[in-house]
Amino acid sequence: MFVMKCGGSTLAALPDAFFEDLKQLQEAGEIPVIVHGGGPAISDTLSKLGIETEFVNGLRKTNEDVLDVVEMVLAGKINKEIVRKIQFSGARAVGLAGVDGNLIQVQPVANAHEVGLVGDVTHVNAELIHGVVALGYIPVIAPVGIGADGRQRYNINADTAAGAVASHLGVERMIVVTDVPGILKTVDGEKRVLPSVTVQEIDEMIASGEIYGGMIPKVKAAVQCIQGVVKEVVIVNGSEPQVLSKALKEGGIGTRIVKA
Ligand SMILES: Nc1ncnc2c1ncn2[C@@H]1O[C@H](COP(=O)(O)OP(=O)(O)O)[C@@H](O)[C@H]1O
Ligand SMILES: CC(=O)N[C@@H](CCC(=O)OP(=O)(O)O)C(=O)O
Repeated sequence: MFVMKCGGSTLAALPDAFFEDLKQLQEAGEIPVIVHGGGPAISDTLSKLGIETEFVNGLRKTNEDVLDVVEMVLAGKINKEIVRKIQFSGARAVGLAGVDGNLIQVQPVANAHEVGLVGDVTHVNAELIHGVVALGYIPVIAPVGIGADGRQRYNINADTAAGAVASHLGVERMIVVTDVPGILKTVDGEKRVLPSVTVQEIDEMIASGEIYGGMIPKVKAAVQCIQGVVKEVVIVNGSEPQVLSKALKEGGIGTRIVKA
């Protein structure tokens, strides 16, 4: 089993061939579990509705009005788009939000006073995922979590949610699909993809500003994962041909974040 996180930055650009590759991997015995984002689509809809949006350290400031849109866009539009694309490739898929079956349970983040209704994952209902997988379906998970009281929903950063799902499932690998070919570093005035990075190098690149913005939650989620059972996290560009097969089998693509 492996967890794949699909970022909102790349979803619209993912070619049919990406989903064909996914289907072929599943036929060959791999078991994918998908967690997706959709930040740009949420921002678009918020702006159409005239609801102000703001990020604090990479997390969207979220109140109930924002949550209505987050849930509508992530658990509705984006989740179903991915399910349809997988089904069109010939594989089976079932869409779930973290609320369904108490799939992703959360507690308020430490800086809730700044960001509002944003959650940190406390538990993942792995049994539900295993059940869906046992029926032959690929689970497609939207990062909206449920609080301990069973009533309140929370927004979760999709990278954080994917990392937590990977850790709770105990998978060895997580693939983070985004719109850049990996972690880029300027060497001799040229931007190059780092084939692999350690936790220490990541800390240095965040401190120097070479890793910024949306890459920060990705590397933080990766670093947290690999403290546990997850052996490696690979960051890849979704529009490169056969990217999933290459990330899982051949290597030589994207950036691998591994234990030092
Ligand atoms: N060192 C880096 N290497 C590559 N991308 C980086 C780096 N630092 C910041 N980024 C930014 O991170 C972005 C990916 O994050 P984000 O836009 O949140 O994507 P997603 O929607 O896939 O989660 C890249 O498009 C790039 O602008
Ligand atoms: C708390 C928080 O910031 N949640 C994110 C959830 C979506 C997400 O993370 O999407 P990407 O992977 O496309 O960035 C948001 O509201 O945008």
